[in-house]
Amino acid sequence: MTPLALRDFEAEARRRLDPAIWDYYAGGADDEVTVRANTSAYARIGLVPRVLRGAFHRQLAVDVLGHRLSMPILAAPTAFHLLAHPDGEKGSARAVAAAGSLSIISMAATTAVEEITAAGRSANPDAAFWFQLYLQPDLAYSQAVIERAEAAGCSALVVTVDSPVYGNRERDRRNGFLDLPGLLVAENTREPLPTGEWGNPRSIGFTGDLSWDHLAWLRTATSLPVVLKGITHPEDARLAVENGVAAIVVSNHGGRQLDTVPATIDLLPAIAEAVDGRVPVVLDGGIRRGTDVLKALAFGATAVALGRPIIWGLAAGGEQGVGDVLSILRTELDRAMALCGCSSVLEVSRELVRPAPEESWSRL
Ligand SMILES: Cc1cc2nc3c(=O)[nH]c(=O)nc-3n(C[C@H](O)[C@H](O)[C@H](O)COP(=O)(O)O)c2cc1C
Ligand SMILES: CCCCC(=O)C(=O)O
Repeated sequence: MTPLALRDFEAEARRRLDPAIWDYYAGGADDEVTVRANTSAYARIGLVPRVLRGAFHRQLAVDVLGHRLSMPILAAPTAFHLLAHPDGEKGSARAVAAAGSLSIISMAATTAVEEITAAGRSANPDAAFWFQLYLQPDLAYSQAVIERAEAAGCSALVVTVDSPVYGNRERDRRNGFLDLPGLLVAENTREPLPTGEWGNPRSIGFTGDLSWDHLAWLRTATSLPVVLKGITHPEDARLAVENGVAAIVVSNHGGRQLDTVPATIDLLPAIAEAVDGRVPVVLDGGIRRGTDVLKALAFGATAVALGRPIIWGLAAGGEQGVGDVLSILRTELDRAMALCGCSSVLEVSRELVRPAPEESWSRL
């Protein structure tokens, strides 16, 4: 059966993957309340279209930190693509680059960052990449990883701030997922050797005392723009802007870190208000339809990022599958814009969405 929607790729991925690997990709923290909330929240936000606006040609392109993207949809960082398909990170990077979009490369990628950026650029010489960092307690080592990402051509550093410790993933604990031998080679956490080569991989650590002071340290460690991923509180969004970050990613880590964090789409309006257009706001979590993208833009996101759907495409059909996922979502967004009377993503505004999440909360 030809997949028509992102959920068709999900079903195919589930059929193809080893159940423990499937559980790792699909699962979240504790009772997975946030995993479910991220997607179900979109169903209770209604779209109220404008008509007779002659939106015959639609412009989907957006600018994010100096990169012109063909659409407001990017690839969120996700770990271990080689567990999904032999095309791995190179396949997903090629597909995202060919679609004119941007990949955020996970620090826990199973392919070396240099190979990922080269693969993406072979599909599109203008392709852009950002590198996601879990700041390591050993700052000298963090610095080496950052310099490696810079040398590989990554143009921003995306620091994940929602993970001072690892979330409680009970599916993985039951499956013994993290104990599977030889499974988790994170190629970008190898030891720097005096020869300039990379030695044995270190296991990824988390910085339990992660604080704004580390952000100050990062400024000394890199000249790249710093993006904070995992902002959910409007006050943190305000602090992020005051501390000079280049962009923020509103994210609850796909429900994999702290359970019962509200859906990101419900958190977005207050954050967009706090940021007030000063830096780009990317939202991830639960984007499965073009109408979801449109709602995020309407509530103030500059762009959205996809986590699991990229993995579903990869597992179901390798590079081609990721390309199909992106193309389906693009077509859906374009159709939703036409039906809402929007000629450009810049015309997608709050007048199109009812009720606002706060209103729906007050009725619960
Ligand atoms: C399998 C998997 C691995 C992930 N790995 C990372 C990672 O290495 N670094 C990171 O910052 N976020 C990681 N995330 C979180 C995603 O970047 C993103 O926030 C989340 O998946 C978005 O939700 P969605 O899956 O509903 O699209 C991961 C998510 C999944 C599902
Ligand atoms: C140490 C790898 C962490 C990957 C990750 O962020 C996730 O599974 O959510």
